[in-house]
Amino acid sequence: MPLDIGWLEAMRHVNRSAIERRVATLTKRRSIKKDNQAAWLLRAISLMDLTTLSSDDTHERVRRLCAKARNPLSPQLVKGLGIEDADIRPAAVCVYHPFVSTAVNALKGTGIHVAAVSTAFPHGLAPLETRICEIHASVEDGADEIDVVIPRGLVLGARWEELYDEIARFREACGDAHLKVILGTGDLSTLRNVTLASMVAMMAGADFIKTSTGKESVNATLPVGLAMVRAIRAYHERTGVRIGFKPAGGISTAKAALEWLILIREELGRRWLEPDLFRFGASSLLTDIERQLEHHVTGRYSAAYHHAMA
Ligand SMILES: O=C[C@H](O)COP(=O)(O)O
Repeated sequence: MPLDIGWLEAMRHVNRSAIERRVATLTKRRSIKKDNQAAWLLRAISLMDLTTLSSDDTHERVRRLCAKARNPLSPQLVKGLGIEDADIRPAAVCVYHPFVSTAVNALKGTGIHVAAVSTAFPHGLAPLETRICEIHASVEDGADEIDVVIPRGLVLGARWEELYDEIARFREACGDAHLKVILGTGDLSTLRNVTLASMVAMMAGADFIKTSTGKESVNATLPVGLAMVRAIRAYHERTGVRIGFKPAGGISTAKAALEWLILIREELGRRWLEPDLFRFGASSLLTDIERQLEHHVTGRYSAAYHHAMA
């Protein structure tokens, strides 16, 4: 849709203390019953973009990650949980551009998507044409999801038109690939900025809005998440279009994953708890989920290093 500055003006008032109060209520009073927790953790796996974004990534590491995505749980655990017939796998594997074709080959026939972080991840500070070229290159190599970053300065300077135009160019460059727009919320100073950047990203054609790169000093937090899902709700109410949400960065425990799922269930409803509308971006969450599921089956915890990719 065109950039609607009037709508941004109307969304300017974000009450941080009300948001923080709501988050506190959600995480303290709402819970997932013990018996249901295993099912919710399995759901969390299927909502995951299993990620490696390290400076020392190699093709070998990406192939191992893809093998893990194909079989995220050990055969004993699958048997113990009685889920032999359920196809529990992460929604996508997320990598840097040089590893896209490796991941595409390793995941052939699985239906697991390949996401590439593009546009000069993690800061977005390269010439626009360079960033657009990067998207084209990743799509050409077979990525069907593109996670772009925005230059945070455009938000901090309230340069909404420029931000809109850049994201619209990213949208166009993606073609049929899904576009996830990373806001880098830890750099945006205020929840108002988070809300307005979310609105601009959605207006410009984002399929998903995503909190963080995992490289900011503050990554995905629940108050920021709540501000973003409220923006998604407002966008849906006005346009009828559902935009997805991806919290990412620092989400490494099963407990944290359950809190995020409660937040989404309460604020957006169950329709958003499907992989086409919700993803966790996480590099180490799967290991803790495995440990919790193992505890559910055996009553014992194993050390993280017992799990591949830990
Ligand atoms: O997009 C995903 C993030 O980079 C993952 O961050 P993490 O390594 O803190 O889980």
